[in-house]
Amino acid sequence: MLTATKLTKAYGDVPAIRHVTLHLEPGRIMALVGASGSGKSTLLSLLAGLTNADSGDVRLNGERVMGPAEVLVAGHKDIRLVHQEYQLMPNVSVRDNISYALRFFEKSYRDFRVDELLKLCRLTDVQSRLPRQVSGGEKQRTAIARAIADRPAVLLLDEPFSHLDLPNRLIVRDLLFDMVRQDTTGPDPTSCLLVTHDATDALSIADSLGIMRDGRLIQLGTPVEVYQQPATAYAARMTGPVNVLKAKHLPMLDLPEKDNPNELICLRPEQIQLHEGGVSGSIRALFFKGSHYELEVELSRYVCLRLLTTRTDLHVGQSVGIRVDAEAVWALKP
Ligand SMILES: Nc1ncnc2c1ncn2[C@@H]1O[C@H](COP(=O)(O)OP(=O)(O)OP(=O)(O)O)[C@@H](O)[C@H]1O
Repeated sequence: MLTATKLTKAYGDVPAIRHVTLHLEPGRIMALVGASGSGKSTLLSLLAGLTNADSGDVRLNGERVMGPAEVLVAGHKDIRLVHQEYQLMPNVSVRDNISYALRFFEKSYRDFRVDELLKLCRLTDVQSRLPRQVSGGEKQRTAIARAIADRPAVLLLDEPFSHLDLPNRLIVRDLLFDMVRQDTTGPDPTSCLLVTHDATDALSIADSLGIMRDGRLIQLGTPVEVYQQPATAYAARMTGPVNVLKAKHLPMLDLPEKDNPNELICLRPEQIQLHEGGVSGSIRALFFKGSHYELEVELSRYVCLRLLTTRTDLHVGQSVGIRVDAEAVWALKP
């Protein structure tokens, strides 16, 4: 198990990580989501033993992961970090990039394992090409294959989905899922921690989801918990489209008032239904999303709600009725 306890790191007087504590179980995927500058990359670097913490510590199975100031070669042999830039060797093939990670193993095992990884990462057809001759998604998968080649205890991924188009994002997402799930039967299944600024791809594969803000881990739970019960408006926005409104506007939606009229309320778009006879509003905007439309419905000068529908007969300016279940209302912390 990888454990971080009260990790803190500042660059000069810029605090990057503040008292972060987390536990990553073997064979589990954790995703950390946060805005740019929230400390995600710094945290990964601390967890990998590539940056010195100011205080707190990182442990792998109880043993302290030392920072670069304490060891000759920075990093830990059982923890791998895949950067956004992939850092592949430019003059050797995809296959040899992966094989290099297994150079201390016997040739027969090395060849067997490389073939297995090429298959898992869907790289068999491009194995003889140089990194510059493959796509971004293939480079990314080569970097992941290389990182997991000798079954490290922990795989850390910095923004694994950015720079990739949708098909490649799905391939990488499924690959991570398969990789972690496939190895759970072994003695030491790899665990995976990924950081991203967009939770969309992570929500479906992560066992736990953390929200980073200004160097703090402000919420940690299952993806469902964090999505449905976000701690703050920031956490709500980081995990998907959301309506955030003040409690004083609830009666406008035919919902009971709250004691504190300034309390912030979170309503996910899918929790609002179009309903004839519901509260009336006017469609301000209509966005086609493929499987559905996203609507902005204006109820007053101050309240405009986003909601989803599969109806195809709507247009901007049209009057519609909406309905919200009282159970859907979730109060946010200030
Ligand atoms: N080498 C550095 N020197 C000084 N400040 C730094 C350094 N690296 C990061 N920072 C600062 O530390 C904070 C956290 O940065 P970090 O790169 O960890 O965030 P991030 O969430 O990974 O951002 P992004 O998503 O943009 O990569 C930011 O305020 C950043 O400006």
